Formats: sequence, C-alpha cells, structure tokens
Amino acid sequence: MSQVATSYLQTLEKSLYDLISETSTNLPTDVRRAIKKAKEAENAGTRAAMSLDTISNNIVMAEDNVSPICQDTGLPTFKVKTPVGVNQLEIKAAIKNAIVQASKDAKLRPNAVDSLTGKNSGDNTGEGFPVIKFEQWENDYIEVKLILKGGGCENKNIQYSLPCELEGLGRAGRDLDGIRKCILHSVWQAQGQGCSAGFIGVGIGGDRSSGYDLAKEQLFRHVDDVNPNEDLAKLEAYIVEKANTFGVGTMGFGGEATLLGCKIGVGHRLPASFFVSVAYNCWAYRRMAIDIDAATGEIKKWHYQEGERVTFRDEPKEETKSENKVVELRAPITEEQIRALKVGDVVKISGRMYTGRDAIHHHLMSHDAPVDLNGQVIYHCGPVMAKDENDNWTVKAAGPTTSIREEPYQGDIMKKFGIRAVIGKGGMGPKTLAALKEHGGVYLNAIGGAAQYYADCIKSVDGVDLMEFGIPEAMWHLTVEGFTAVVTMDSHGNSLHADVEKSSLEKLSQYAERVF
Ligand SMILES: O=C(O)C[C@H](O)C(=O)O
Ligand code: SF4
Repeated sequence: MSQVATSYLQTLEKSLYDLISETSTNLPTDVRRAIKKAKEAENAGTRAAMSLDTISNNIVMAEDNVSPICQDTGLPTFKVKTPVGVNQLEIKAAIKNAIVQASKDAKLRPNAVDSLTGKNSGDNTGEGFPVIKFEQWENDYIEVKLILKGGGCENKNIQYSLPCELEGLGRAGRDLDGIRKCILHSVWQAQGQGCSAGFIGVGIGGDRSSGYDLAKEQLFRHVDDVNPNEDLAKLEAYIVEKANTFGVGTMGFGGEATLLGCKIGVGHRLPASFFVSVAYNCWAYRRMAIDIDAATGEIKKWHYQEGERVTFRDEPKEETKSENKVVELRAPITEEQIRALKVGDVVKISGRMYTGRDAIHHHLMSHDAPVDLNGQVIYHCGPVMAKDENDNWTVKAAGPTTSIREEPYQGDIMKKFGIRAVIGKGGMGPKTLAALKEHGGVYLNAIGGAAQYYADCIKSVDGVDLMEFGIPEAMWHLTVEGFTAVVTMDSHGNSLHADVEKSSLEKLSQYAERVF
C-alpha cells in the first residue's frame, strides 16, 4: 500500500475514534440547551431540580474526565454518506478498529453480547455490532453520523399499529389525530424508565422495520429545528407542550420536564399497515456527526455545535430540600433502619455495596451467593471498568440500570439472602413492593445516566465475582462514600412510581378529545 493510502487510513481511523470518544463523553450543544431549559422550569428544592443538578454536574465531569456520560454506550450506530467512488469497505474496517480501540480505552462499555450463549465479545464487535449504514451522495466529502443510544431507553421504544385502543385515550384511528394519541401515549408509557426527561423520534408509515428506522433518523435532527411540514411542526410543538403537563418529570420523580424534544418524520405506508413508531431517547442524548475530507481522512467539521454552548459550570448548587430527610446508611443495615425510611427520604450510603443486574439476579435464583448478602445493598449497575497501571480495576462510569427487568426475581432474592436495599432506577412493580413490606426492604432510585457522578462516589473496587458474565454483568464489590439516592419504594407499601403512573394517566386522559 502506498504511503498516501496508509496515512489516509490512519487519519480516517483517528477521526472516527475522535467521533466515538466525543459522542460518548461530551453532550452536544443543542442537547445541553434543552437540559438547561428543563432546569429552569423546575422549582428549586424539588427532587426533579436536585436530579437535574446531578445530571448537569455529571455532564461537566464527563467532559473533564473524557469518560462516558452514561455507562451504557449503546449499540453504536453509524450512518455514513460517501462521494461516489470512495471505498466503503475501508471505512467499515476503520470504524471497527476505532470501536475496538475506544472500548479498550473505556470510552465505550463492552456491550456486544452473544444472544444465544450470553458471552460478551469484550470489544463491541459481533454479528450486526456495531451498526453501519452507507449511502452515496453527490458531495465531495464523507459525512459520518453516530448515535450511542442505551438499552434502557431503547426498551421504551414502542410501535403502534393503527387503529388501536390506548389506555387513557381510547381509540386511535388512521389519521393525524390517531397519530397524536399514539405519540402522547408513547411518552406516558415510558414513565421515568428511559431516564426522562427524554427526546423522541417518531416515524409515521413504512413497515415495522423501516418505521423504526425513520423514527431513529429523526433523532439526528437538531433539537431546535422546525419541521418543514406545517402539520407535523404543529404536532411536534403540541406533543412537547402537553407531555410536559403529565408530571412524570426527571427520572419519573414528578416535575415539569418530561419531554425535551419531539421530531416526527413521515413515509408512505402499505394500504393494510399504518404504523406509528417511536424511538425514545434518554436525556443522555449522545449523537454527533463529522464531515471528513475524502482525500486525507481529516475532520473538516463537527455538527451540533451551533449556537450558545451551555457549560453547566459555576451554576448555583441545589440544596437538598429541608423537608426531605437525609439519612446516612452503611451496610450491614438492620430491618429497623429500613422500616424507618419513607418514600421521599434522601439516603446517603457509605461503605460496601455489590453490583448485580440481569445475569446475577437470574443466577441467584438457583445458586448460592458468592458473598454474604445479609443486610447488604445491591446496586443495579453495569459499570465501565478499566485496569490501572498496577493491574487493579478502576471504575470509569457507573450509573444505575433500569430495575424493572429484575421484577420477576427481586423480591425472592431479597428474602433468600437477607438483602435490605436495592438501588436502581425507574422503580419496580407490585411483587417487589410486597416483598419490601414483608421482609423489610427498601428501593432506592439513583439518577439514571449520572455515571461519572456515581463513579466518583466509588472509592475502591474490592473484588469481583462471576466475571464469566462479562464486565457489565459481573458482581463488583465496591466501597462507596456519600452515594446519594432517593427512597421511592418503602417497606410500608408506598411507591412513588405507582403514584406518578396513576396521576400521569389522569393527565393523559385529559387529551382524549379530537384536536387535529
Ligand atoms: O445498561 C445499562 O447500564 C443501563 C441501561 O441503559 C438502562 O437504561 O437500563
Ligand atoms: S441508563 Fe439512562 S441515560 Fe444511560 S443509556 Fe440507559 S436510559 Fe440512557
């Protein structure tokens, strides 16, 4: 290979690496402005304001540490446009190399899991992983767009087939008003589980797969653009306005900001099919794009950088509201300590906690625990880890994961092992709530996506078990200091999540009348 070709490929790979690193660690300018607006809408001292404060701190920390904003760096999805004649195979290979390197450098969490064996490939490559889509265009440069959309918000995507019946809204027909109802419903059903306040991309039409593609494509639009289609522009503005009256709020804690952006695209459909597909993205809305010089491989331009850049530095700190009791906890925790906690209390944990998510919960149903969990705290978390120069594990990002996936197991496991507290996000269901009451347990909601903030609370990694499940799924033994979370389900049968779901459903039902 000639000197010129080698240096083009090296420069290209470096450009792609920079795109990946920047997307994972530095939130785009338009998204920052939307989060700032959400902060301004909240009343000082509320749980939502506190959460947004943690979120904005976390944005600053990720930028400073050049570390993932959220530990879940998603299924990296690249959309590439090339001039006619550019070798796409080379670009594909360069993307894969850059992905592997970014995973080694802990800019990405190893996220590629073999669906049949459960084995994590360790470097974010696998069948269909990452996703790379090419198109040709008439321009003389290459455009690469990247979105890192985590699994928690991906699980809240939803597809409607019209006509259908919707909770709270009744019949949604095959017209603009039916579409309106589906989109409102999509925001409501996500509750806080996709780390609200979120952004949605909507695809009207297509088939099941092209409908979702269209929805995801909308997530590449600028938060503050205006849809050129007048009807859709009106609908987008309507959805944002009304969704923000639901009171779901940041993390589902209640509050003013539930939805920060709605972008709707339309395609033709089949006579028999009428799909409305919604892609829900968390506040950690990580998407970026670059233009690359097709001759040199150098970055010519970064996208999503226009307008005022909110830094979130030097902002006044939210003080914990005085009526929110702040309770210090250290494991092992007694039943008495747990019974004293009520929904709304703020808990600061110091000492030991153990991570455990999907694989661990499934495993513990039929196996002994590798450590004594009596009185202990389980953290639903799949961290990004790296080895330091002395070959010791260090935590690079460690926010909570969506807890509801552990609903079938959680109550049984708490009772079986004597676990007193579980930390996660998005809340859990009636089975867990009943177990908390019976056994004397508590559910603590941490701020989803605040992976740098929580990593900073982790003072040491003292051990790891069940590494065969891969880094995100292993049981990490952590020592933490001042790890803050909110009691959202207590041992007296109270659940903030159940309350917010009910009150937001009442709000949703106010929009059943025809509008469009
Ligand atoms: O996998 C994770 O760490 C988090 C996930 O994105 C989630 O929101 O549940
Ligand atoms: S944990 Fe929350 S912020 Fe992170 S990817 Fe999942 S939904 Fe997004």
